[in-house]
Amino acid sequence: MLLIGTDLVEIARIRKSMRNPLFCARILGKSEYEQLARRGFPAQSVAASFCAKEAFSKAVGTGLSGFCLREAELLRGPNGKPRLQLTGKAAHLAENMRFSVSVTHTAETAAATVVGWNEKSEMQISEERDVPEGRRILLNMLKPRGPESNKGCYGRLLCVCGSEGMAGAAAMSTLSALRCGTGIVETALPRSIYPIVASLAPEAVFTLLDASPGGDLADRDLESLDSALSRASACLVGCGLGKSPFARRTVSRVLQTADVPLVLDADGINIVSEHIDELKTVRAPLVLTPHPGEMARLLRTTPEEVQKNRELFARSFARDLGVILVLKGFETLVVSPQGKLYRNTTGNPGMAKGGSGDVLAGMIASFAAQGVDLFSAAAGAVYLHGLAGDRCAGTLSQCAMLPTDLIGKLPELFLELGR
Ligand SMILES: NC(=O)C1=CN([C@@H]2O[C@H](COP(=O)(O)OP(=O)(O)OC[C@H]3O[C@@H](n4cnc5c(N)ncnc54)[C@H](OP(=O)(O)O)[C@@H]3O)[C@@H](O)[C@H]2O)[C@@H](O)CC1
Ligand SMILES: Nc1ncnc2c1ncn2[C@@H]1O[C@H](COP(=O)(O)OP(=O)(O)O)[C@@H](O)[C@H]1O
Ligand SMILES: [Mg+2]
Repeated sequence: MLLIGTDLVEIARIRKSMRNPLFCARILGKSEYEQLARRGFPAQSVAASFCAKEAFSKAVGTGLSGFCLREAELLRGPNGKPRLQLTGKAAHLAENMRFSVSVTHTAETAAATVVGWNEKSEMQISEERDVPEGRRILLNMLKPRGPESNKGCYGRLLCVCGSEGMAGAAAMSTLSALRCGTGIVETALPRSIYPIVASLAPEAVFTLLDASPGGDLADRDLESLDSALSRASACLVGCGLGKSPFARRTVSRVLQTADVPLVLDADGINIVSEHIDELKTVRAPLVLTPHPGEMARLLRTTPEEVQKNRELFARSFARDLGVILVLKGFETLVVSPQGKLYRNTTGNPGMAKGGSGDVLAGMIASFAAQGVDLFSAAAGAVYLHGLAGDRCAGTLSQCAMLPTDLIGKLPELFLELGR
C-alpha cells in the first residue's frame, strides 16, 4: 500500500500567525522547535514544517484533527535532508508504515509532499494474518536448539503412566514426549509392563514400581517416585494408569509432592474427580486434559451436558480450580484460570481412536518439561496434534490412521516449523 499527501501554504499567512509568540511552540515538536530556534525561526522553514504536518495528515487520511501537530516533526539531518519524526498518536497512525518527506518553497509559498509505504510487503502482511493462532503460539514457544546445548537444556519429563492391560498408553505418551524434543523422558510404571514399554521406547529411562501384596503402592516405591519427581522438570500422570489402590496412591503422592508443572490425564483425572477439592491444595501448576466423558465426571454431570456447554464449563472450571483446562474433542478448548481461551481448528474424526489422547498428553508434558509456559504448551501441542491428525488423514485415511501415526508425523511437522 502506498500513501501520499501534499500541501501548499502562503508564507505570508504563516508569518502573520507567528506574530503570536505561542504559535511556534504550539505547532512545533521539541526537536523541531530547537532546530528552527537555532536558525531564528525563518518563516519559510516554519511554513515548510506546517506543510509537512498537513501533508502527513492527508497521507494517513485523518486531517489535522487526527493527531497533535507537535507529534509530526519535520527534522533536518546533517546533510539537510528532511525527515519526519513521529510520536504519540501520529506514530500510532503510522504503525507498520515508513514515511518520506520532501519540502520546497519560493519567496511566497512553501510546499511539502509525504509518501508512506508498508514496512512489510503486502505478501508478508497477508501471510502473517493467515498464520493460525495455534501455529503462532508454537513458533513463539519452540526456540531453535543452540549449537552448544545438551540434553540437560531440554528438561526431564517424568511420565507416571501405564498398568497391566494398558502398557500401550504408557508407550504412546512416552514416545510422543520423546518426539517433541524433551532431553530425558523417565517413565515410572509397574515392573510387569516394563519390557513391553522399554522395547517400544528405547530412548526412555524407567523407574519400576511394584504394588505391595495388598495391591497398594509399596513404601519402597514411594521413595523411588519421590526421587524421580525431584529430578523432573515436569510430570505427566494418568494415561492408562487404572484406578487400582496402587494408582490412587500414586496420583495422590504426585499431587501432594510435586512442585513442577503437572499434566493430569485420563485416570489421573478420574481419580481426582472423586475428591476434586484436593486440586485446590496442589502447589504445582496444573493442566487437566479431559475428554467430554472425563469432564462430566469432574463436574458430576453427563457428557451430553458438557458438550452443550463446552466453553462455559471449561471457563468456570479453570477459574474456580486455578488450573489450565484442555477440553478435548471437536474444536478442543484450552482455557486459563484468568480466562484466556484458545479454540483449536485442527484435527478430525480419524483421531477418535483409543490412544490419541495419550499422544496429546505426552506432547503437552514434553513442552512443559522444556520450560514452555503451560498455556502455550497446551495450546501449541493441541494445534500440532490436530495438524498431525490432518496430515495422517490425507495420506492414510481417517479410517485407517492410528494414534501412533500421529507421532510418526511429528518429525515432518517440526521440519516445516524450522525446529
Ligand atoms: N492402548 C492403551 O493402553 C489405551 C489406554 N487408554 C486408557 O484407558 C483408560 C480409560 O480411558 P477411556 O477414555 O478409554 O475411557 P473412559 O474414561 O471411560 O471414557 C469413555 C467415556 O467417556 C465418554 N466420552 C469419551 N469421549 C467422548 C467424547 N468425545 N464425547 C462424548 N463422550 C465421550 C464416553 O461416553 P459414551 O460415548 O460411551 O457414552 C464414555 O462414557 C485411561 O486410562 C486411558 O488412558 C485409552 O487411552 C485408550 C488406549
Ligand atoms: N472428531 C474429532 N475432531 C478432532 N479431534 C478429535 C476428534 N475426536 C477425537 N479427537 C481428538 O483425539 C483425542 C482423543 O483423546 P481421548 O479421548 O483422551 O483418547 P484416549 O484416551 O483414547 O487416548 C483428543 O485430543 C481429541 O481432541
Ligand atoms: Mg484419554
